[in-house]
Amino acid sequence: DNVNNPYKCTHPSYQVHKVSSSPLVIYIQNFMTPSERQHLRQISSSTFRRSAVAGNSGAQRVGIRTSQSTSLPPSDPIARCISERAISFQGFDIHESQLEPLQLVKYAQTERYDFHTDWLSDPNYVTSFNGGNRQSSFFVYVHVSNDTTGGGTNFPLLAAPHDNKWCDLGILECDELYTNGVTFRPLEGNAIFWENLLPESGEGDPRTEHAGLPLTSGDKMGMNIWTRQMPLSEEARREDLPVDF
Ligand SMILES: O=C(O)CCC(=O)C(=O)O
Ligand SMILES: [Fe+2]
Repeated sequence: DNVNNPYKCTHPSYQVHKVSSSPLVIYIQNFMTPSERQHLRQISSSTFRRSAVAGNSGAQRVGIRTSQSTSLPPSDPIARCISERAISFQGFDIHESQLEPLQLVKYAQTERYDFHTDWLSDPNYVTSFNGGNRQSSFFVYVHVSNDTTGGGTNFPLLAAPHDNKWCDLGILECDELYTNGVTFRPLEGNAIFWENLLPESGEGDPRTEHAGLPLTSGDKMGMNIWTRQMPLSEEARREDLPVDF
């Protein structure tokens, strides 16, 4: 960014396709532009560390995630622009303060994130300090190398949509003969959005279980955009919390 070419937040005309009504899952093509993705890779190149996992028994669960994570400074203009997009997508009713700092996660060959939910089951983490639970998730594919194989995002409990278009567009993994829920292939710039909590009770929806499948070759970077039920306290947004917290 310089004086002659100041950055201005504009939004790409993304395309949306409903995957499931219950739980609500929406696939979004072109959610993030190539220049945004490049910027995110640049500013994060030296800040990654081994991903943490929030859970009842941290030590036991930490092995299920072998990726590296970093959160973005909320003041970054591109992070702000993407946050604005995520709010507008959800119908504007969400306040900025309900978003966790945007999180990048990257995987090298063999790395993965085993089955989990993004909503937190441990009441110790579901506090008003932290804005309650995670109401919704976006997972955006920020970078996928040309030689990437594997590394899809699998939702074992979702019913796959039937139309061949999902396969023809390369969005879904359609090679597997057995039913294995839905596996999204990592496609740069595209995103999956879903709601984590049951509408009536606000309890975590077990059907949103998912995994980042192991990369068999190449590398992959994604972004998590998590919206909490309530505003996170200023401290919680400022604090250098464990990245998956
Ligand atoms: O890597 C993926 O495809 C999914 C990652 C994920 O579920 C997470 O970071 O919570
Ligand atoms: Fe997840």
